[in-house]
Amino acid sequence: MAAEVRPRLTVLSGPSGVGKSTVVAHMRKVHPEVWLSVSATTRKPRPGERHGVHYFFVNDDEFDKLIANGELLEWAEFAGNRYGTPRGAVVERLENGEPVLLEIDLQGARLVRDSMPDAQLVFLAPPSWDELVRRLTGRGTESAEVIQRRLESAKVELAAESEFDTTLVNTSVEDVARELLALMEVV
Ligand SMILES: Nc1ncnc2c1ncn2[C@@H]1O[C@H](COP(=O)(O)OP(=O)(O)OP(=O)(O)O)[C@@H](O)[C@H]1O
Ligand SMILES: Nc1nc2c(ncn2[C@@H]2O[C@H](COP(=O)(O)O)[C@@H](O)[C@H]2O)c(=O)[nH]1
Repeated sequence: MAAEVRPRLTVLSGPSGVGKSTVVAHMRKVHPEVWLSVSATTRKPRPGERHGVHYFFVNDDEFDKLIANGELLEWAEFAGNRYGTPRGAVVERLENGEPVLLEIDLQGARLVRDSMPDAQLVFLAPPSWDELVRRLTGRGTESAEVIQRRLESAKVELAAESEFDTTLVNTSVEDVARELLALMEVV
């Protein structure tokens, strides 16, 4: 009898500014069928970010309720804001046999690994520390203070690379997107 083929949950993590969103956006331009979980966050929207598309932007009380009602698969505090993965949509997609992608921080990745050991954890690394600083600063979305906080977290995240199943180095967005699609068995 053939073994049951179950699509996997894939977690993409890596330091702030390494290019996770850029890679995922490119991947979904080429393969719109790839489903990305939309997280809830207490962070304020950046220009151009839309509720329900980039994030579900909620206030602290609403985030507390999501936690209390068990609606988050995982959640973490990152650089002064809270972020969490809505459980229902992820479970529904996996039950429908669709591959699922989460773009979350290291703390969230660790929680998913503990609760869903079948998940594959992919670490996106920068070509160098200087390039990471350039990308995060060059994006122009955060204040100098927030950039500093995110770079402090980046040191911790980079030191945890060995906890992941696979590392992809983001030198070329197109190459990494292709490699991620292959890992997700979409192509
Ligand atoms: N391969 C690359 N080469 C050069 N620049 C890149 C590359 N990938 C992403 N960038 C740029 O780096 C900046 C940060 O990218 P992005 O916002 O996708 O990072 P992120 O990992 O999603 O960050 P965060 O975790 O803070 O949301 C953007 O300005 C993006 O255009
Ligand atoms: N643990 C979780 N981390 C998440 C989630 N959604 C996003 N993130 C991560 O937060 C940081 C900052 O994101 P930003 O949009 O403010 O730059 C980044 O590492 C994201 O991957 C989540 O649901 N859970």
